[in-house]
Amino acid sequence: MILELDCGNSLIKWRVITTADGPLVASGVASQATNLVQELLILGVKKITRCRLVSVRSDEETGALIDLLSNALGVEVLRVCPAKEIAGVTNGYRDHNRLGLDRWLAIIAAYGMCQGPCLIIDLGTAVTVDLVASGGIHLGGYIAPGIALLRGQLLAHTRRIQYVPAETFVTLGAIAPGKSTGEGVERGCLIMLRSYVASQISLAEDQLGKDFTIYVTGGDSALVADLPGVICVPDLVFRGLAIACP
Ligand SMILES: Nc1ncnc2c1ncn2[C@@H]1O[C@H](COP(=O)(O)OP(=O)(O)OP(=O)(O)O)[C@@H](O)[C@H]1O
Ligand SMILES: CC(C)(CO)[C@@H](O)C(=O)NCCC(=O)O
Ligand SMILES: [K+]
Repeated sequence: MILELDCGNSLIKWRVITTADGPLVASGVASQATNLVQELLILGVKKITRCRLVSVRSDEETGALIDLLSNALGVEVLRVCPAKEIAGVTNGYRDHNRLGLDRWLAIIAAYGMCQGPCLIIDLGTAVTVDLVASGGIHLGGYIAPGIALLRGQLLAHTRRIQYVPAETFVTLGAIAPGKSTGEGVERGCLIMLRSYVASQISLAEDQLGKDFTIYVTGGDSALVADLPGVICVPDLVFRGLAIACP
């Protein structure tokens, strides 16, 4: 069995599969490496024979996680490294080492799926947008704050914006003017996020022409999944991981 890990800025997403196209055996999210290892130990680690990982965390943190995992599981941990080209896609950054590896994996997976121009939007801590033109040419992209950062900044930098997020947690479709602080902030941030994604989709036409595929992924992808033309692929980064570390 193969253990796959996507170490984002907020969470470590993991899953266990039998083969790249095989069924999902187990999956989860962990906020810390130690919790993750505990969960895996409960699961029965002897069955894990391979492990591959992508991380956007510091080299130090990633190295420590790799040591922890390889010691606990007794397997080598493959780690995605930056590349100028993989699977017919050319990295568009002036310095390809600088492009976030989660973005890179989502890009190669998306191009692998549609084999044509595509727009890739990953809604996590940050919202990243990447454009791939025909021939697999990555044109670059955009980085903006995700919805949790948007609301967090408001809470952090104002004195009287205070509410319990759980009470008013953003509900799709509920975008009537807020009648409480919580509703106002949650709905305001949701509209901001959705308008941003819609603008990126319409801007992309200038670069990619009228005919391109739109993929969304990441923890908050459900918030934009109903926008016209959008295809939601929750495991886009994992799909790319299997391509980069077969
Ligand atoms: N089970 C979950 N636990 C925590 N957050 C979740 C969960 N499911 C969805 N989310 C949402 O996902 C968002 C985080 O997304 P994601 O996990 O893609 O980010 P991340 O781990 O920070 O990765 P990245 O660094 O790539 O942004 C949070 O804003 C939260 O609203
Ligand atoms: C933008 C994030 C935080 C999204 O997870 C990640 O891809 C990252 O740390 N990227 C490095 C900066 C860049 O992609 O230009
Ligand atoms: K991500």
